[in-house]
Amino acid sequence: MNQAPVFPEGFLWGAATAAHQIEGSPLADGAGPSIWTRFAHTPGMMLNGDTGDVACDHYNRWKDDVKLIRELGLQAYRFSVSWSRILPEGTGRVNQKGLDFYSRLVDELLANGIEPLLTLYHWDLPAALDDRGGWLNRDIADWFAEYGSVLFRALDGRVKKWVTHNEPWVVTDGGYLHGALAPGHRSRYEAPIASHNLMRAHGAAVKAYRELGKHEIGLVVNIEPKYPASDSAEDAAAVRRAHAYMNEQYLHPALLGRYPPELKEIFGDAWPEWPEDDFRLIRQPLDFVGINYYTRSVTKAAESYPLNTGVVKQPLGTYTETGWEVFPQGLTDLLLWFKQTYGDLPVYITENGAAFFDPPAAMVDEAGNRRVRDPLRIDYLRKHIGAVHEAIRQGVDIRGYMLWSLMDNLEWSLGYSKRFGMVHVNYVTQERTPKDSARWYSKVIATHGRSL
Ligand SMILES: OC[C@@H]1[C@@H](O)[C@H](O)[C@@H](O)c2nc(CNc3ccccc3)cn21
Repeated sequence: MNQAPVFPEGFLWGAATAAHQIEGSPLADGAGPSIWTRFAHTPGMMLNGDTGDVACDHYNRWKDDVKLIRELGLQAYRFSVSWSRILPEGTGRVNQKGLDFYSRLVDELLANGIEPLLTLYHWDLPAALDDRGGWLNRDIADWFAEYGSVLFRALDGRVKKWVTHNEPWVVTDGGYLHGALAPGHRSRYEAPIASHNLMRAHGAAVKAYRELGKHEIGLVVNIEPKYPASDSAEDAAAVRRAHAYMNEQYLHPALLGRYPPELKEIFGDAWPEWPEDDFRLIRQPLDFVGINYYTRSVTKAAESYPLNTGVVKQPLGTYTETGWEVFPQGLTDLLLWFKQTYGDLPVYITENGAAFFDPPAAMVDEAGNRRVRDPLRIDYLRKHIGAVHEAIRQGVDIRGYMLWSLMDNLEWSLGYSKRFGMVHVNYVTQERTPKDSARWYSKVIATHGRSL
């Protein structure tokens, strides 16, 4: 970069986490179990048998964690609420102690000058609702709107940026199609139904917010640019399918009121005819979209379930610990595609980060301070924040960047084996140690990006 990048006035710099990945104490103070509490306690589902029973013990350490956020100079903090802490049975009775936890967290963030961005759903469905069909039951649109309304009434005004869902694609692809994530179903018939009900619930919650709230609400999606492995017609068709399945399946109904036609091609007889009214519910005006970006896919035609696509590893590529190629140009390309396809809706980068092997925090520097050197993460972040700046330079209305993640945490069914945090967590002592990347990011924020 030949000159210091300039980010827009008011560009929001922060970091993100999710309830089940950091809180621990999943059943404390009257909370009900979630599908992840059950999934983690089902033998064979979690690497090393790891669970979210303790995680980063944020449920008890939240005040110190807010202090850490302030010391790092973050301007915003994206977190999620555990639905079953608020409504232990998923609907009906409100658990005031659960609500009080998040109310205190929000007040502490505000007292420290940190803007809260609240995600209603980051994958931890109340088990009681899963027992009633969960995302396969059309009633969940009302259940989700009820849950959102409890939080809107309690927190709106202190919380001014709301998100309905985090990544409906992962919820469906992982939880209902391939079964790698809770609730562990593997059905090409269930996946479209779960996906559609997630979006109906999104629409119902946004409608409820327009009646109860006075600020902003959006949707967070994980999208990934698909590049053809060759110039063959088969690979071009594979790119079309993969792009529709991951990148358009949720943004199209939310913003355009229709699905891409490729989904019927992909799911065939498993793709229902949806009632037109559903799309009027789903397509609610949004104040922003959150984009989670990690990597790209070089895509080819291949036999696979159910997309008939494959990803081609790049021999000269750099890969993270989760096997994702480091490809910052993909973020710029994707943001330009978003603007071209959906117009000038404001965008936040609501997740971006990488898992690399970080040396243990027991290492100390010359002054005897604990130190975690993570140069690969700094390089990844520098290049991706640079890619965001390039998209801004080309006219995309990007309002902020939330680094994934504030701290090392439970990486879902991969347990604690992958570390995404800019802060190291010692899971035995619960000691937090800012990594070099945290110090680097603090400077980026203090200079509003100019030190990139
Ligand atoms: O995997 C890192 C994070 C995860 O910890 C967050 O909870 C989640 O929001 C998240 N989404 C992605 C995007 N991609 C993805 C692809 C396949 C499976 C899971 C996530 C990465 N991440």
